[in-house]
Amino acid sequence: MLLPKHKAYYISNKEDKKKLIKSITSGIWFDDLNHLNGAIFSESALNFFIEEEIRHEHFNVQTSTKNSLKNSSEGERKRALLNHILQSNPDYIVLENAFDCLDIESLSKIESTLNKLSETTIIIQIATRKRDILSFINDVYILENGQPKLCSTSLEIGKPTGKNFTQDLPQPYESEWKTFSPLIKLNNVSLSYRERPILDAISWEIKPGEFWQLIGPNGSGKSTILSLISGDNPKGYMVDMTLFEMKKGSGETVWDIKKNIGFYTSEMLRGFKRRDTVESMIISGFVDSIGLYSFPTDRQISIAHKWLEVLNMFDIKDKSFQFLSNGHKRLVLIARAMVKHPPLLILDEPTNGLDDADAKLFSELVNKIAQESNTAIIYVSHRKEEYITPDFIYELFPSETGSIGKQIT
Ligand SMILES: Nc1ncnc2c1ncn2[C@@H]1O[C@H](COP(=O)(O)OP(=O)(O)OP(=O)(O)O)[C@@H](O)[C@H]1O
Repeated sequence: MLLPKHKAYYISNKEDKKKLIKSITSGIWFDDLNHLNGAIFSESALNFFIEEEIRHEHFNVQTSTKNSLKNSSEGERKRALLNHILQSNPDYIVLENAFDCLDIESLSKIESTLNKLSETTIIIQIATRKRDILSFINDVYILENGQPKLCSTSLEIGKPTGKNFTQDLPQPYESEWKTFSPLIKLNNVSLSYRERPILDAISWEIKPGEFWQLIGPNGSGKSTILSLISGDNPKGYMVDMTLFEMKKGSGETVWDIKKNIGFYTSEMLRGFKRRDTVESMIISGFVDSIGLYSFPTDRQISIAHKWLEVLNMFDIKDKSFQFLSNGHKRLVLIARAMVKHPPLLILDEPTNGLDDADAKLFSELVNKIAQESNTAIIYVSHRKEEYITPDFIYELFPSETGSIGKQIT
């Protein structure tokens, strides 16, 4: 039997992906999938299984490490979801942003699984990054007025549109700014989870104002290092680490650490359902809460307004955060992480899920923060974003005894 053609939809994040998946699977555009058995590989499918796992304490989707999905890395989660889906032998698979958060090795493994699968199974891909479009897919559609329009794979993506952020960043009052020497010091840090070694003798020092990229394959321990630095990992008490000149375990509180850090991860948007305004989302960065529970001071409001101006979003400050595009939500959350001028800004897989245009915009803001502020940045990412220019790269190399780490530039 001749298979219906594989297709890709190259879209911006402004498109409603749920609606798009419904249009694809219901056959209103193309009826070649009617009566076929389909499966969906998407962020929401993954969230659904994670929530099910938490609710029923039962692992429906098995990971290679036998860990829960919740405690697995993004790469492990994606591989587990794909294997789970394949067990039901679908006629077609709708893949939504399947390659986010994957390291080069995992990416090529999933790509070759999909290549092989494409001989027997129809692949319908939804991609927001042009470079993700699978090489065996010839029919690439964009959406015009909500309708698919066939394009060639050599789509021209809009060139960078000049400078988007022209205003200067708000600066801290000198009296509020404290420098630490060094900012962060991990000394021979080794860590295991249930006797499985994850980190092996990691020594890493970060000085004020430095812009670092932390890279390493899926599961190599990048998020684990971040959780040690942010004070969220209980194992932090067992290792030799100095955070903001406080030796870990010397009586400091989690708040003593957190007040020095602005944190952004794309996971922050997972399951986020509140209806705060854009303005109050930014102001809430002063108190490290989602939502505001006390009246902000005039000074806090004024700094938040300056950030809104930097983002060109002052006019929509009273709009509900929930209704912003994915890209704009991230810009707001970066400003939220930056309002208190933290000595350290942590960005964990920040461009995950962004489309090409928003990834450019976001990178421009991060570079601006690196250049114009005294804040040090740790940027964790698998993707080489061409507009991101870190000062240094720290790489994790997995081994049987856990990952070892090296500064490579
Ligand atoms: N609480 C936990 N209990 C048990 N194992 C864990 C826990 N947290 C993480 N792990 C395991 O530790 C390893 C390192 O995870 P971590 O999330 O730090 O990796 P990563 O480099 O950030 O991965 P990715 O790039 O895929 O997000 C993974 O194998 C993960 O399954």
